[in-house]
Amino acid sequence: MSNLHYQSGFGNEFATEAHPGGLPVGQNAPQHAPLGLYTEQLSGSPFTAPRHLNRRTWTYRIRPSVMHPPYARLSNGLVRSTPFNEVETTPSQLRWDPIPLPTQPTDFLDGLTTLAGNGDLSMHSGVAIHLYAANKSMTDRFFYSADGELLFVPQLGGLRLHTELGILNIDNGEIAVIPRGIKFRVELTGKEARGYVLENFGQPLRLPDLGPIGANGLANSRDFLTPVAAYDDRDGAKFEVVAKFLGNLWVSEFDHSPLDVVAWHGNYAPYKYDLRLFNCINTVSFDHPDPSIFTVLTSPSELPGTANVDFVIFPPRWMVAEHTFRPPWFHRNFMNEFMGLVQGQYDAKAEGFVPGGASLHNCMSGHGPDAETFERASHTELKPVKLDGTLAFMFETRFACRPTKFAMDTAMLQHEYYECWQGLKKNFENGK
Ligand SMILES: O=C(O)Cc1cc(O)ccc1O
Ligand SMILES: [Fe+2]
Repeated sequence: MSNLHYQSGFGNEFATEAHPGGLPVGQNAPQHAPLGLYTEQLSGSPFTAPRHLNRRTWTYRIRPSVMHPPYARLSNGLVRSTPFNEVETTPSQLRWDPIPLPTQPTDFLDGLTTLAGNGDLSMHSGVAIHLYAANKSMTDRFFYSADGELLFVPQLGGLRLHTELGILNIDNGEIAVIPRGIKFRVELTGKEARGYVLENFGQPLRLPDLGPIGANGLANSRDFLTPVAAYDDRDGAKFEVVAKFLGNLWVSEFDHSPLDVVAWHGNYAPYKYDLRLFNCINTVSFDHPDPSIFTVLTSPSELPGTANVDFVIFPPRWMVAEHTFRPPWFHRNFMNEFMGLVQGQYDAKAEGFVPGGASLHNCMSGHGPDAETFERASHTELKPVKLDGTLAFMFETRFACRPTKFAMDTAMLQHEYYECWQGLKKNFENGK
């Protein structure tokens, strides 16, 4: 469901006006901005960032963003932030059932619950991983995070994200990213909504380099969609703006809607992407490649190849490898793996990892196919097989992911998770 208009391309220099003549011509800050609007620059990078990393957008808006009373502290609810030291982090493999849908009226922000995170947001490193479960739209309530950009992965129900720079619609199988600082409200397109949100404190997510793959493949730039300008000229009522700043929630009551940008141009803007358009590249000979082949977006760190976070998907695809154990192998990793499931079944787990659920395998903790999957995949006939109707994803992070107290105390935590590997048989034949 979407009658919205978008501009295409990843990180392009976009220009859009909801009213003809809303953008000045030939300069950014004329003495009088067009249509009686205010000029405001929104910088997503230092002014001095090199050109290919420089992000900024010029907005032409009904009122400048500064017009509001001071912020006051708001309860953080179940939102948590760095340093994520409420409880000690176990090296054990963890898995959770889906978060229950609310029974009381709950909007996106009320239902935002942090499961894990890492790094130091004040140092622009690490992530927070949140879940949301909502049954109510935000109407006169808005949110922004000054701490990081937000990657939405809906699992149930669609979202209409009304942002300062326009409106995006996302359904299951799609994702959206709202850059640091951009205000928005979340409308549900159905009765209920549930999903995952990655808050990235590090460098903005970008497309990975393709190396020998060439100029095309994986997520193609043209498939990323950015909204056209759309504004909300409402005032005279109370508009609650919630800010996440240095890990805490703050609230200010505006007397007008903050989504009042009539025209904008620039390359700092929200975007969406349909994961069905991901061009999977995988083996057509043998063995199971590393899952980095499925990277949609990456937030690099200062160390080459060591992402602050990679967003990786496991989409529908053909499995054709010969003389190969096809599911993920047993492994222990340097990087830390938080996984979620949008739909279907994940090829390493026969049961227990369900849509809306989550798992966490931290640095050097062994994991891999459960006993049932190992048994089946070791004996299955290796004809071409289409893995279909499935979509799992991974937030792979540089630093160990530290679960929140909520994550460790909740009834969603599967205390029996470890059992799925205990049935693996000793098959060793020592030649005797
Ligand atoms: O643990 C997982 O399920 C994620 C994963 C998938 C894969 O195909 C290879 C390695 C890996 O960590
Ligand atoms: Fe793994």
